[in-house]
Amino acid sequence: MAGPLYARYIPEKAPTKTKASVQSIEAPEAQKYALSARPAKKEKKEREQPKKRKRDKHEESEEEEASKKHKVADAVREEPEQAAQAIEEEQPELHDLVPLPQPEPVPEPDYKPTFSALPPWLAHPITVTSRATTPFSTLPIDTKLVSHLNQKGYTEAFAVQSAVLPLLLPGPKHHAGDICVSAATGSGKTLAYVLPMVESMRHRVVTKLQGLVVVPTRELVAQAREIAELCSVGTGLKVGTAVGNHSFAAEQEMLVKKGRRYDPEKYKILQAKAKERILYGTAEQDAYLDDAVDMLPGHVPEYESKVDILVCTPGRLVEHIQSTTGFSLDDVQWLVIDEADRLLDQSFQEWVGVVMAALQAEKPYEEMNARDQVLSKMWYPPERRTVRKVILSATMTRDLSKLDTLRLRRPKLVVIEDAGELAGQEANLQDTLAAASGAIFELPPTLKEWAIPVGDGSDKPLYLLRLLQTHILHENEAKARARLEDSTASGSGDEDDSSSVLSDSSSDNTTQQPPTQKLTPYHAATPKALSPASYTFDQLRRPNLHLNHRIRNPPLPPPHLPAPALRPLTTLLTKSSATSTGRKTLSRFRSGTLRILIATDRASRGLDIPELAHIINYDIPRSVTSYVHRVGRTARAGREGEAWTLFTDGEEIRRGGRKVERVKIVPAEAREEYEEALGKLKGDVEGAGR
Ligand SMILES: Nc1ncnc2c1ncn2[C@@H]1O[C@H](COP(=O)(O)OP(=O)(O)OP(=O)(O)O)[C@@H](O)[C@H]1O
Repeated sequence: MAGPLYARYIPEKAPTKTKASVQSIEAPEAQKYALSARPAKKEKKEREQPKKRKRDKHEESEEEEASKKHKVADAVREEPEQAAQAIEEEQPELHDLVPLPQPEPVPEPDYKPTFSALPPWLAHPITVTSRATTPFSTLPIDTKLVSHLNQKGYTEAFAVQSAVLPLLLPGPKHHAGDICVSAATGSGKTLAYVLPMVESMRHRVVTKLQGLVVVPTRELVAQAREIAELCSVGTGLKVGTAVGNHSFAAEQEMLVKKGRRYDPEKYKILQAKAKERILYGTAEQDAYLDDAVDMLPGHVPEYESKVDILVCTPGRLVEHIQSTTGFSLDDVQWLVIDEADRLLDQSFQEWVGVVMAALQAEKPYEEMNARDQVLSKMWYPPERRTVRKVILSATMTRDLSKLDTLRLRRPKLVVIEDAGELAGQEANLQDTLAAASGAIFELPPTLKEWAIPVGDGSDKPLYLLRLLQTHILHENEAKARARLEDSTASGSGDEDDSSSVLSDSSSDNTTQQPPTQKLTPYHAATPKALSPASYTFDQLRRPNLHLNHRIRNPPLPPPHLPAPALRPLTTLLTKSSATSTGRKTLSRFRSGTLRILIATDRASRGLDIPELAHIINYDIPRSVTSYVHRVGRTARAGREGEAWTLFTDGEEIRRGGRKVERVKIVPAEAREEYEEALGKLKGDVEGAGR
C-alpha cells in the first residue's frame, strides 16, 4: 500500500547519516564474514547470478526502508514522544575520528653547511685579535722613519698594522698578492697601507705616479694625505691630491709637468699623425697631438708626473684619466681603495671600470722607453707590471660581484676581531649581519653604546637637550673642572688664552661661571659631541635648522650647569656646506672652539677627531653600515667613547642579538618655550619659502 501523500516533516538527524556511513564502512566486513559462513555451493550460485541478486537485494532494501519509514511516521503520529525516544535509543554511540598515536619526532640537528659558497680566501680570512700590537722597531721599516713615528707618538703598531705590514713589506711573511682588510673604525688602517707604500718607493730616482689612493670624501683625502706626508718625511716623495677643491686646470698643473725632448724620429711620426688629423678632421682627438703641433722642430712633448702618491676621490680621478694630457696610470704600483664598500656601492662615473682599464692599458709604442720598444718588437712583449691592490673598510663587503670588478690577484682577507667578552657579541653581530648582508662589521672594543627611548618622538629635541645637559656637557665640564683644580693646585696650568668661547658665553650666565681664564688649558682637550642625524620633520622643510635652532636657542639656560649656554658652541656641517666653510667648521671643532657639531651622514665616514667623546644618533641610522661608521667617529685609536641613539616607540636597537642598554632620560622641562619656538620657526620657514 502506498503511503500518505503528505506527512509531518521530520528532519533527518545527523547521527542517522553517521549511522549510515558507519554501516557502509562496516558492511564489507560483515559481508565478508557472512559470505564465508555460507556453504560453498550457495556461494557458487550467488557468483553465477550476481547482477540479479544485487538488483533484487537493492529493491528489497528499498521496500524495507519505505515500510520502516511508514511505521515510524505512523508511530510518530500516534505516540510522538515515545517514538522520538525510540529513535534516539536506536542511535549508535559515535566517536570522532582520532589521529593515530605517532612516535615523537626525531630532533633534527641544526644545519651546518660543510661547504661555503664563498671562495676560500673570503670564507677563511686571516683573523687577528684587536689587542695584538708590535713595536715599529721590530718591523722592516727604515730606522729614521721609525724614530720619526715615535716622535709623533706612534710607538707601537696597532693590531691592523701588525697584521698587514708584514704582508706588504718585504720579509718572510710577505704576500705576493692583493690584500683586503676589515678592521674597526679608528683602528689605524690608514697607516697600515701608507707605510708599506712609502717604504717601497723610498729609493725611487725620478718622480712617477706609483701610488694611487682612492677614498670617498674630501675630508678623508686630507687625512690620508697627512699620514702619507708624515711617513714620507726625508724621502723626497711628493704627495698630491685630486678632489676638486681647486679648478680643474690648476689641478692638472699640480699633477703633470709638461716638457719637451729632442727626438727627430718621433717628431716625424707625430707630425704625420697631426697632419692626418688636420686632413681628416677628428681622427684622433687628443691634446697630445695639439701639443705636438706647437713643438719646436725635432722636439716631442714629454709629460712627467709631479707626484709619487696621489690621494683622490673617484670622480676626480676619472676626470683626470679622461681629460688630462700626460696623466697616466702606467707606472702605478699600488692601488689603495679605502672605505671600499661605499666606493664599490656607488658608481661615481663608473670609476672602477675606467681605472681598471687605465691600469691594464698598454703603453703606446712611442711612449715606451727604449728597452720596452726593443722588447715589444721581439717575440715576447715587455714584462707587465703587477699592481698591488689594498682594499679596506670597517664594513667590508663580501659581495663577490663587487670585489670581482677589482680583478684581485691572489687575494687574502685580514679581519681584526675584538678580543674578550665583547668578541662574543661581535661574533654574533657578524654572524647575523654578515649572513644578512654579506658584509663583515667591526666596532671598536672601547665603545659604549646606549639607547634612549623618546616615546613617540614628538619631544625629541627636548630629550636631546636634556641628554646634552645631563650626560655630555655636564659630565665633561665636571671633568674639566676637576682637571682644572688639579692643575691649579700643581701650578702647571698653561696660561695661553685661547678660550674666547668660554669667556664669550659667560655673558649668558656670569654668576655660574668659573674663572674663565683658568679654564683655557682644558679647552682643546675637552671632549666633544657630534650628532649625526638624518631629519624627518617634513612639515618644517628645513629640518636641520630645526635641530640647530633648538640647540642654539635652548629654551632656558640650564641653571644647574657650570657650562655656558650652548649657542656659541654649536654648529652645523651638512653636505651643502661649502668646502671652505666645512673645513673651517671642522678645524674649529677639532680645536675645541665648537663643542657640538650637528652633522649629516657626510661626517659619518673616516672623520678622525681623536678627542671626540660622544656620538648622538638623533635618528636611528638607516642601515647597520651607517650605524657602524657613525658611532666609529668616537672610541678611536684605543680611546673610550660613547654612542647614544634616540629611538621612538616603533623602533628598536639591537646588537649581537641583544638589545643595547637603555638609559631613561626625562625630557627638558621647557615644553611651552619649545612650542613657542617651534611656532616661530615654522613662521620663519614659511616666510622664507614665500
Ligand atoms: N700606531 C699608532 N699609534 C698611535 N696612534 C695611531 C696609530 N695608528 C693610527 N693612529 C691614530 O689612530 C687614529 C685612527 O686612525 P685611522 O684614521 O687610520 O683609522 P681608520 O681605521 O682608518 O678609521 P676609519 O675606518 O674610521 O677611517 C688616527 O688619529 C691615527 O693618527
